[in-house]
Amino acid sequence: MSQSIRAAIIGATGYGGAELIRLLQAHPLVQITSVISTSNAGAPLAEHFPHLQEIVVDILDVLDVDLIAGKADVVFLATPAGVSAGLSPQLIEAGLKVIDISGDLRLKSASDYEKWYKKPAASEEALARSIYGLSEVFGDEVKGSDLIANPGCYPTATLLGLIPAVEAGWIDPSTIIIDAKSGVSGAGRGLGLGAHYSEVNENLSAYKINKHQHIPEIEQALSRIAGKPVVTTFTTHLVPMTRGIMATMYATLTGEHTAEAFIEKYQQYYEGRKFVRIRPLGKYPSTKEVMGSNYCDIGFAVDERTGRVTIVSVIDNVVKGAAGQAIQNLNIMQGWDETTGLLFAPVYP
Ligand SMILES: NC(=O)C1=CN([C@@H]2O[C@H](COP(=O)(O)OP(=O)(O)OC[C@H]3O[C@@H](n4cnc5c(N)ncnc54)[C@H](OP(=O)(O)O)[C@@H]3O)[C@@H](O)[C@H]2O)C=CC1
Ligand SMILES: CC(=O)N[C@@H](CCC(=O)OP(=O)(O)O)C(=O)O
Repeated sequence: MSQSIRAAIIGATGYGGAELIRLLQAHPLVQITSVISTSNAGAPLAEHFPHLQEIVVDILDVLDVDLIAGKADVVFLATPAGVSAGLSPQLIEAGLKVIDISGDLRLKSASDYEKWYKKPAASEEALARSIYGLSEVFGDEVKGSDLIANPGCYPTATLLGLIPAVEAGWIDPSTIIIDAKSGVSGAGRGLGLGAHYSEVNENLSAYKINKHQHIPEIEQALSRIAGKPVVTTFTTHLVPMTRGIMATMYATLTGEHTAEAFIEKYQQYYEGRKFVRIRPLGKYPSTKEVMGSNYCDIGFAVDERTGRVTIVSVIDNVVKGAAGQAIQNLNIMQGWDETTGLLFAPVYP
């Protein structure tokens, strides 16, 4: 049996933190030893999350690096942008492994981060050290790392749907258009007018057009795979549902590739990777079919009239888009089977 490890979670009273606690408490090789809150240290966990009341570690610790280092081997950061940039280097210095689900360490260019996030970037050293943890694509790099930048929710759905086609040269990367939609939990637990029930209910709205902070993240990964700079059109929409992301992507084909050929190509690319499921011909995934799970489901259509492919990719933003993929990365870092503690079916209906 592989040796178990101790985990700390920072940002405990947010959605990502709560989901990490829910999933980690069922992980056979992880013991949650510290649950940290900046706003509610000392309070019982169940006070904030009655659904987690059975979890043994129920005291919310203060954010103190030495205290965390004395109790844990790995730290998950589920904090807003701007926190990990300063905190991760201190945690690494204290000998901890770090998995950051915020956007602070994903962009290799500090100036890109400052442009898109409008906050000071992490140190060049931290940015150089961090590994972009898109598990199915960059898992080999995750394995030897102690500092993981967990991908964003939209980039996870988008990149898993596009990378095999870009790598194969089957689509022209300069023609990619990404139409993405998210449930409201993607905006976090903090209150804001945009997440207000009467603003969201029975409504569908586009937001951050050409300004979304996930644009440079998607382009960075696609450029790496394509071996040349790639720019994309990426538009996000808010949908009146709690969980789920759908990325519908369009690109011009470089040859006569059928939908059947795409299905076969993607099945080969993701062979042995349990969390990516390819739909059969003529079938397209919906967000409910992955809800509460670590799966990313992908379907394809090719239009011979336009010479374009449509790729539909869905995930649960809080699981595969955040806490689930973070745990998948921990499994890979530790040399465990990547599915450990994560093989649960989606919730349906
Ligand atoms: N929601 C989603 O679907 C996804 C979110 N992300 C990213 O993950 C991170 C967490 O997201 P999410 O859980 O939704 O956000 P939330 O707003 O729900 O939670 C963030 C938590 O961080 C803690 N926090 C706030 N300020 C600070 C601070 N200055 N220092 C330390 N901790 C602080 C708070 O918890 P406390 O008061 O207990 O300390 C807060 O509840 C964000 O960076 C987000 O962009 C990434 C992928 C998907
Ligand atoms: C619905 C909604 O508002 N979603 C958020 C996702 C934020 C997020 O996850 O941000 P980072 O990945 O940069 O940390 C958004 O579109 O900004």
